[in-house]
Amino acid sequence: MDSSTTKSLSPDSNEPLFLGIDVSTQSTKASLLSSSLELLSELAINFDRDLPHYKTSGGVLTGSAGSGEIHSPALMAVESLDLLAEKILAAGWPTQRVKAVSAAGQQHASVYWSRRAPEMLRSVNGSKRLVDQLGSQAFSRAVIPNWQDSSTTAECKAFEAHLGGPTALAKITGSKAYERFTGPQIMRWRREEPEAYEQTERIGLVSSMVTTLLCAGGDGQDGEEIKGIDESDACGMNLWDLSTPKRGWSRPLLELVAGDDAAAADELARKLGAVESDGGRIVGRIGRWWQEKLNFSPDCLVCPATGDNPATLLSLALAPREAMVSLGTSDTLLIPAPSFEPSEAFHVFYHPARVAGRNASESGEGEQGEVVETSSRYFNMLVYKNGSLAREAVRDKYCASSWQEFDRAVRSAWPARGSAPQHMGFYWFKEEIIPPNAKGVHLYTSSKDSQWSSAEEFEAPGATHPHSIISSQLLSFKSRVGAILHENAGGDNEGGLVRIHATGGASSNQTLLETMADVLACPVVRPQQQGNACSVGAALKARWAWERATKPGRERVAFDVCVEEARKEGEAAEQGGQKVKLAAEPDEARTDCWRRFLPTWEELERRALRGE
Ligand SMILES: Nc1ncnc2c1ncn2[C@@H]1O[C@H](COP(=O)(O)OP(=O)(O)O)[C@@H](O)[C@H]1O
Ligand SMILES: O=C(CO)[C@@H](O)[C@H](O)COP(=O)(O)O
Repeated sequence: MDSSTTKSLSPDSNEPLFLGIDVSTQSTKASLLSSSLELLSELAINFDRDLPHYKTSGGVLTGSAGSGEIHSPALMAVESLDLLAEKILAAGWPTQRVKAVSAAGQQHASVYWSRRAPEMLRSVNGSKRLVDQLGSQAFSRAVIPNWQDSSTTAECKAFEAHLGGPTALAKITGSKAYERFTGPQIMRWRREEPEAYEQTERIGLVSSMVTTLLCAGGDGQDGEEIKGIDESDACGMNLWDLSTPKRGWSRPLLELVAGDDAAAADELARKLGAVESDGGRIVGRIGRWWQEKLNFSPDCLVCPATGDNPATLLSLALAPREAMVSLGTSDTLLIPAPSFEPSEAFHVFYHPARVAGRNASESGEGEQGEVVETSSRYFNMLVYKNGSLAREAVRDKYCASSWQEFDRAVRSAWPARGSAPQHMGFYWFKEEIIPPNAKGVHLYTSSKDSQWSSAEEFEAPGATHPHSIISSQLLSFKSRVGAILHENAGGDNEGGLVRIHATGGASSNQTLLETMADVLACPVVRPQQQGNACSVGAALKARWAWERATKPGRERVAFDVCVEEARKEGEAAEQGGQKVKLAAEPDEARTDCWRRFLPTWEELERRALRGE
């Protein structure tokens, strides 16, 4: 740590600080920012390594063979905050200077609070760990279904049939039915465990669970111990109707999930609670647990947590035709979108930092009307399940668990000018999201006359699989991104992306980023200020919420404006605003190879799906 950072972390300074927490698939992370948005320090808890008693692998547990169930223990997320608190204390973070906190959570994953939870949450104090005070009694379901779960195929069919097909469902909820989405997950669980469902006080997402835990121990606000779901994150549930300015839980879908009964649908709406449409609203103050345990000030503000991908999107301002690629456990591609253009091919979410009108009459736009917009009202997203863990599986099997060896193999297989790859594969170790329900590993080799045949194994596996997996993953992005750009560019499908911002754990891999630049035919940049984009995005949201709550005249300042001005105020912006550094530029010859190869790859993918 350099001396300026040490000074910034001094408990004697008056400079406000902002905290972002990210509870993702494999880890819980925290980022501490200065008021000019300089990243001062980060901490992380890895679930497999630091909480081994939950026996997770990659942060999850798998249900019985063939069930498609993937979940994680609810208490593991709680205990990860206990460990994080210990690390914050040990690192000496000056928590009393933290003015606002926000968080992010893996998307779609639902949390089921018991009837006793509100009372338990109200009474927690700093004398014991959160996990010991809440325990399993706080939850009516011991596990949180994970976004990698694929157990709800039947429910997804029911969702689509109920509204007239996948396109009709996407037009209402922003996505066709997905097995990991919360609505189908709740429906399955209600059918399988009706009594536990009945005993459920509230259903939240991981994000709203963290907001709730941040306020644990009484936060002096509105007596609501269990905090509401954030609207951007609600778009990942297949239940939220974002097709009209009025917005709300879709009544026909509530009825379907709750059991085709009006009273049951009302009860489900009550369990889901009110949704936070203003990402910067103050929903409470930090709770007694945090004050007593970590010396947070009772004035420290809390605004709604959002999904990990929406939070990642907040970490950088994207220009038109720029995308963000988040290489966490999942691989995701996010592109801001000015208008609602739903499609079966990707997801549409509300932007996570909009300023909402207080009521319908004020904004004239309906109950949830907005008065101040961010530069883009929505964002579109592609998500792949076989991302980092699939690359890791190939690395472990063929490259002696070494990224260096993996990278060497990739580089040595890059196509030379005028050539085409000779090996290609599809590595759907887990049932994939894109293309839907794709399964298994499918390998193909090309003969001298460019005929592609399926293969049981490559001749030199260690030299070929690493390149095959990452080029195939990136070609899938390339093949699908056109649909999004076309939709958002008002029919202009000429150029592709102009720049990609890479974030997430695997974005530290330079070889991967160089291959990305070649395949996607545009430069790839990384934030100059390295850190976990997701918890940084959450901390930026906290900074914005604080500014709106405490600075007269700034009540409705837009997120982008607030962030840009804060950066300009500080030394961090000496060279002007948000800084990125170039990680990779496309190599003309290789880019040309990939452009010519794309139709072949698309045909191979169709063959793999047919099992040919
Ligand atoms: N050098 C590297 N090359 C490729 N992947 C990497 C490298 N370092 C870390 N990763 C990947 O980053 C992943 C974790 O990313 P992270 O953003 O922390 O995930 P999450 O937020 O979902 O818990 C790991 O699964 C690992 O495979
Ligand atoms: O399912 C999705 C998004 O739709 C995943 O992206 C999860 O949100 C988990 O994210 P990471 O832990 O991989 O960042």
